[in-house]
Amino acid sequence: MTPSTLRIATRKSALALWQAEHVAGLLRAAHPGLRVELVPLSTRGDEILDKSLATIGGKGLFLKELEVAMLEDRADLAVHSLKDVPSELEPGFALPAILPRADAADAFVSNDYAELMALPHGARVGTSSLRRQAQLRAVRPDLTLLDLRGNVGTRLQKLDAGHYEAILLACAGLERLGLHDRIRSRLAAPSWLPAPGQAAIAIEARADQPAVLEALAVLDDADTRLAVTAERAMNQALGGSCTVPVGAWCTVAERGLHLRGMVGDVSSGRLLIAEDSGTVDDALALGDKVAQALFAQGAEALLGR
Ligand SMILES: NCc1[nH]cc(CCC(=O)O)c1CC(=O)O
Repeated sequence: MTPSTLRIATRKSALALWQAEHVAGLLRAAHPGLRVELVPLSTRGDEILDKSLATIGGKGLFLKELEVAMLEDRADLAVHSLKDVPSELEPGFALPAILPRADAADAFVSNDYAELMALPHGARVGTSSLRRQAQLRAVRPDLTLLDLRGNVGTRLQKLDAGHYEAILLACAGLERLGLHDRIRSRLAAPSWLPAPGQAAIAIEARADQPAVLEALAVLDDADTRLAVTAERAMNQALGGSCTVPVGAWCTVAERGLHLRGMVGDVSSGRLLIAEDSGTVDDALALGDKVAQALFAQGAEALLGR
């Protein structure tokens, strides 16, 4: 039986709130009469802004408080950007729905330059993502790469304050926030790879709540789930952490899946690329296969393992 109320735990950033409201609207439309409430929470990942994510414990920090709220029955589900969800979920939790993917490209954002190749020699580019840094190094070794954390609004403010000639952000986040205008050009697959799961919204719930899981599953998009399953399997086989520069892009077509994966080195700008195809019933195996191909090219050394 569908529950009478569903409480959505969410982070408080503008993007997280947009995504939670979006899911709330979809749930109300799917289940007439259902009450849907937001439970906004602060996470350690949001509070510690002066240290790199890698040093404070990785992406799981954005999920922890939301998961505790579900365990303590203060919320029934949590809404996440899938790329912030570790490839291995906490035991006892499930992802009953993955929404249709938005634009998975990265955005080149600048007030003075229209695209990456138009930046002057040595220009300052802000991004804390090792994946973005390695790919920038590969095409523009001359650039000055600078750290840039914080939510989307904070990052744009720092650009506008003149700390950088350009910054890179996800197109999906800008679009959701009504900031499409800030996208000067797109950095898109296959030449530029997004993070595994980028632009997909995931719904997390307790694995022991069948009625909740069932109510949420109506929002699942099968093709997006296939693509991100392959991408996340590859990431997990490579070590699964967010502290290494890994990119992945899986397309889904009638004839099957195609996954392209990347492991990069930030200091040298060297990128290892591998790709392969598989059937829709074996997305996990495809992710493994591409990870093994990257290991065969020497990914181990870049992953610091
Ligand atoms: N790391 C933060 C984060 N997590 C998800 C998005 C964008 C939305 C998405 O990929 O679904 C962003 C911002 C960004 O990378 O610019």
